[in-house]
Amino acid sequence: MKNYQLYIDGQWVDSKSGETAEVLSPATGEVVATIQNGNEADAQAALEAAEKAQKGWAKTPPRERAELLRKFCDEVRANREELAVLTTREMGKLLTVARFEVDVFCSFVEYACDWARQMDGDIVQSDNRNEHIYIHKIPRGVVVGITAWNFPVALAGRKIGPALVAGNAMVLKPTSETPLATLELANLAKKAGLPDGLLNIVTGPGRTMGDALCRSPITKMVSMTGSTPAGQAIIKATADNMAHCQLELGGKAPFIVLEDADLEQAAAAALHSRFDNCGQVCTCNERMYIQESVYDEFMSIFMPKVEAIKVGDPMDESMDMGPKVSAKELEHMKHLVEVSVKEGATVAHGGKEASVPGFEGGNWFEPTILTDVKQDMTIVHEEAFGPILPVIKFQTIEQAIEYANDAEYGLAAMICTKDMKNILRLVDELECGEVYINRGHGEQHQGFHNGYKLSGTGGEDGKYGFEQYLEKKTFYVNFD
Ligand SMILES: NC(=O)C1=CN([C@@H]2O[C@H](COP(=O)(O)OP(=O)(O)OC[C@H]3O[C@@H](n4cnc5c(N)ncnc54)[C@H](OP(=O)(O)O)[C@@H]3O)[C@@H](O)[C@H]2O)C=CC1
Ligand SMILES: O=C(O)[C@@H](O)[C@@H]1OC[C@H](O)[C@H]1O
Repeated sequence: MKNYQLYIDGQWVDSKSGETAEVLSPATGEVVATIQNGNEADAQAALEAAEKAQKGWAKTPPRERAELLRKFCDEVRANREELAVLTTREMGKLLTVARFEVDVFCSFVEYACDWARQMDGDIVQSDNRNEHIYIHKIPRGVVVGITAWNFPVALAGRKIGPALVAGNAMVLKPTSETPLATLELANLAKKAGLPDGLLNIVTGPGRTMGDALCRSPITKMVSMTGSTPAGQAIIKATADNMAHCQLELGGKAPFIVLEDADLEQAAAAALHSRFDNCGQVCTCNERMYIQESVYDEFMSIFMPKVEAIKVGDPMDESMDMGPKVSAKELEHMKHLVEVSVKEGATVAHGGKEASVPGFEGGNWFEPTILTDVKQDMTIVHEEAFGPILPVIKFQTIEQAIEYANDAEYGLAAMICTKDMKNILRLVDELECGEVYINRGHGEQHQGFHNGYKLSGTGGEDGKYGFEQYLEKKTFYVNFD
């Protein structure tokens, strides 16, 4: 079993805390590896290494920066299977999905590399004679990246890519739940020739190590993916140093099926949008609204698909769904079903721990459909982030909009209808940053992954996400 250290300034070093933590397999409950719980002193060492490395990196032509990051991706691809297996072992996602996740890491980084020669500034007309105004785009300096456990490798690439292409240095803190594959990236970055100190990967609890990274005056930006409470704590922590915050947080995406929809397509999209990655995707179908006139027909198509989902060993490529990431998350599933039934919901399918022979120590939960659900129930408002789907009937499009917007989150929504007027009206009136029409969830890197309300601030990906890793400097040149 491997005992990971912290990766600071191009070296593996022991935490100054001397404390360690275990990373457990979601499928078996066994210890996969140990990590070190870095503390404030470790955070400072990592930030100072990044600050030092960033000075030379900022002077490196962007094209050269991109070339090094593409070499990093080559090393990652060369280790795709090892990284995927480790991701499955620590997170429990299907091996097929973990392989895809490693590819997504490279896609995020290579998309950022395409921006290397496009960080254009402006020359603006002055109101003064013989004067020009220049707006120059420059790196921010040291960026702290903090990632969640559901797509640890992909989320790392989503932040490393733009941060480093833009000329910043990074201290990356993966979640304590699933840090291992992310830590392995350090060796591959070194092999690719990334300068020491440019990318530092440290582990430790968010409330201590994460908080110290956010509070430091060295930190000029924090890019975090995770829960809303943690995001709110980060905003408070950065208030003293006014670091720029880019936060991708919780969600409660509605999936709305209007009566004119292609019900076969809608059912397929609704299924994968809920149960992908054991329901642990921020844009998942968290609540499904079906127009009453087609409810029975839709459910007759949808339910057999749910009943056919095979839950089991994520290394077995014939399985459809693996375990929840942790025992804590499994208890959250049980709690949500218990509360829902108490509030009057019916368990139409699943609703309890799944039995997987030979994997008794795992965090298994059945794909669960709740019916007889009312809009004011807990399950309609609290993020499940797991394989539980409440289904609600609605009568009119006005009611669907009212229900969909009745949420403290505003990350994503999914709509199934052929009517263009309905599409444009729903897109116009839904209070969320991302809408998928006649397909399931799944953002693309050139888009803009952007949460409204308690789903975050700043947004990631695409032109607008990349821009956030750049600072602007305006200067007036008078030659009168
Ligand atoms: N909008 C999006 O794109 C996504 C949102 N999410 C959301 O993330 C949640 C699940 O992920 P989960 O990892 O449990 O989220 P958490 O918020 O628990 O943790 C996310 C990261 O933040 C760190 N952290 C926690 N508290 C602090 C703090 N006070 N200061 C600094 N860092 C902190 C955690 O460290 P540690 O774990 O070590 O304590 C972890 O690395 C769900 O709500 C889901 O919706 C998930 C993926 C994508
Ligand atoms: O963070 C999430 O849950 C999603 O944004 C997910 O992360 C990486 C994948 O590309 C996205 O589907």
